[in-house]
Amino acid sequence: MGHRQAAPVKPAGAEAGEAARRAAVRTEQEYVTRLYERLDEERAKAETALREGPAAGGGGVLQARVESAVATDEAARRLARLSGVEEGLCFGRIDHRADADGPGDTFYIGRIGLRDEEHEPILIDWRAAAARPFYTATPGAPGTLARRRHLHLRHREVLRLDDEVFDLEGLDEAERRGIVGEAALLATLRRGRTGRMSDVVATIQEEQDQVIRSGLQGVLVVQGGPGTGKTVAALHRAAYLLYTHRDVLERRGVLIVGPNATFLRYIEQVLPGLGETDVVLATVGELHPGLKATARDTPEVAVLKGDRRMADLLRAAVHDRQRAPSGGFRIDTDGLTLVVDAEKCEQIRDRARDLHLPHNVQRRRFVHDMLEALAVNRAEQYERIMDEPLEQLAGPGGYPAWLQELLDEAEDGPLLDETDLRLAKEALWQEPAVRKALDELWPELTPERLLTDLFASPDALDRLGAEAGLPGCALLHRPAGSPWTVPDVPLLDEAAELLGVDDSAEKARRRAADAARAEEARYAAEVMQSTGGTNMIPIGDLISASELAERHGDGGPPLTTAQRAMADRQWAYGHVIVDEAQELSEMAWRTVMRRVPTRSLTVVGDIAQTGSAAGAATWGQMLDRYVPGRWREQRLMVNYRTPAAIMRVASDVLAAVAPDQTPPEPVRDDGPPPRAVALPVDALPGLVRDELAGFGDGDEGRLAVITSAARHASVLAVLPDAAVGATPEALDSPTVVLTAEEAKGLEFDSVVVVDPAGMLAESPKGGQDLYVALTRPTRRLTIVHNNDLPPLLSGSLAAG
Ligand SMILES: Nc1ncnc2c1ncn2[C@@H]1O[C@H](COP(=O)(O)OP(=O)(O)OP(=O)(O)O)[C@@H](O)[C@H]1O
Repeated sequence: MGHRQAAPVKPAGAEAGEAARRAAVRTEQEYVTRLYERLDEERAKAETALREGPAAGGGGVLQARVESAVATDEAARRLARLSGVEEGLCFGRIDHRADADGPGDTFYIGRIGLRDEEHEPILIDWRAAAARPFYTATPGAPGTLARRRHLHLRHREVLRLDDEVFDLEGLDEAERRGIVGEAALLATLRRGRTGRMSDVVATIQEEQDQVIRSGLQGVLVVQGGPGTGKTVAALHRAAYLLYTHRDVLERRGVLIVGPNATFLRYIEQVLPGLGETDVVLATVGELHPGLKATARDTPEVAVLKGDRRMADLLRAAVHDRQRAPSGGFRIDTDGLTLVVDAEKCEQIRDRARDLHLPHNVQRRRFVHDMLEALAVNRAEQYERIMDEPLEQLAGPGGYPAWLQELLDEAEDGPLLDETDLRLAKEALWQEPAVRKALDELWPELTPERLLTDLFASPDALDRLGAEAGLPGCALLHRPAGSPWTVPDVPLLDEAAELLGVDDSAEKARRRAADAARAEEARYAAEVMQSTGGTNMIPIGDLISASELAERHGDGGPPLTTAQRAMADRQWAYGHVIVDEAQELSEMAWRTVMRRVPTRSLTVVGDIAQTGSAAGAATWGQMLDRYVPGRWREQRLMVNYRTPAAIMRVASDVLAAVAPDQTPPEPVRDDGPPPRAVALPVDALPGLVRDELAGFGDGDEGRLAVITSAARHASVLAVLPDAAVGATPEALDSPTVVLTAEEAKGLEFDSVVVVDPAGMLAESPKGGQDLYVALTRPTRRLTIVHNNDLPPLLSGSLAAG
């Protein structure tokens, strides 16, 4: 996209224009004031509802409890939404053209929808269909719009208006091609960044709008270079989907998977601002409930653990724990040696396996059959012993007739009747030695136990790796008790799937609870019907009746969809969004796909930025297995972050790293030219001081020093006051030292890249790290080298 002209309105005379402008601001101020008054009223109502609970009524204790839960839930949600929209409540207005039926409608667009006392809409939620023309109209294709207006507010005051007039006669072709809201967009982009991402509802661009409003079903891949707004588009899409498909998504929830905890906190600032509270944010390291893995593996180990053949290896590892001893099973108990021969052991093991259930569930069958075999063996042995004294009664002609008769009768019946057998099995199971021996044959396993044992055994790794066709698994060897790494998490999840939990007792308890709950649900449904909806959030959409009963049935505090989903490994989300998706390994994709059986996903990333050696080379490599030929791709081509001169330097690196990728077109062309300086590391503090001073007084600028791993320690040593690493605090400090991997997805006003030659050498595929580092600045880029500036960079730097 070229740098196109906007279509400003040109007043006839400067003075007349100024007066008209002031009058327009006054009129809009009156409207905006009314909107804020309405917002205040709505807030007061929600606060009162939250404080006082529902009005007392008849209907008994249970109904009162359910009623109160409904009202509290609703009021808390509404209050959260209403509090998140104070800044920039209304940011746009669209005027439809007049037609034969009369004057065109005017709509004000804002962060939420509001209605007046008569229930008439006075503010349209940006996600509603009626707001769409605000984002999609262009001078070339205005649809039914006559004008789009951007309102710039500071707190509750209207500062400025930007108009694009679409039906003004006499606009020439060049003017018509102006991009959507360019003036408003550029004003937003040139603002200093605070280190935190904010929402962009006022300036969403058309290509982003297509991503945001794309249908819920199927897999949407959003491929875009750095700074194209993939992350903001993904977040706004989450908000849009929750708004548009509230019925499904508030019950099932939306999961957003992102690359690291800091990054997630970064975006957590945005979602509540968009009015959403029921979204689960998680890193890959957090996808296994109860775990927050952050430790890293070496690239070689990460590649192995990310390989989909690990699933076969784990299956083999589970099988390996289901043993049928080749010499048969023997155990001493009660003065007897009980025996199950090898053939029988094998038969019992295979019969349990043939159930095709998870290991821990199959185990019940295995233990049951083994106990039975032992009980029968014990009975047989007892019988033989009992038979011995009888033999003394036998004469040369055999047993006396009366005895023979009794013996024949006993022979016809089973050795043990059902009760005998059950009692015998129970008695055996009570014996610690029996239990221990059976546990060794088919242990009850947790995912953690399975992996810990596997990684601690070089022999098992070697043998099972070969079985799974995955060579080199000896590399995975590590002592028991080592911390869990991020690439372990998909393996734990896979193991959990293979092992299962024997939850038969829990299921029985739940069945009983369900029966009781059905009764409560009936009350809840009644309450909902009598409470009805509100003008903002139809209450029936918030939670279903049975869900409500479930939340409150145990008397505990109500759980949100997000909380319930997070605690449940088998939760099926309504939609999953994966950001920086190029970093996910094949095994991580298996974990993600398990969370969304409906395959309703948004996959956001940039193949050219893949830093993980286990990550994606193409989208098809990761997705075709799950949705062959059924994923759709949308490309974002405009870079909103990095000014053109800096992008030229980055583009040279991209041409070397991923020649088939087109660099995004920068929309900005401001800021100082990027520079390269030959400087020893101990001169960095001076450079950093100068850069910070360059932000000027009171400016909320942020600076990142992004260094090669090789120089990391020496950079830290000379910048003791800088924040280190991608921690949440680091985002708030003026200066932070990061590696390229840590800087992924983040942006800073000024970036100092240290040791580009080292970064080039360290990237697994030769340059992704450098490309990531160079595309982080919104204003200034300085490259620090040791007289070894890679030739790749010198071309555009000299030109700049
Ligand atoms: N329509 C828009 N209006 C205003 N700002 C925007 C818009 N789109 C993107 N931006 C800004 O551009 C910057 C880059 O956006 P974002 O971080 O989402 O890009 P990205 O594609 O995820 O980049 P990367 O691949 O580098 O992680 C952010 O500061 C964002 O707020």
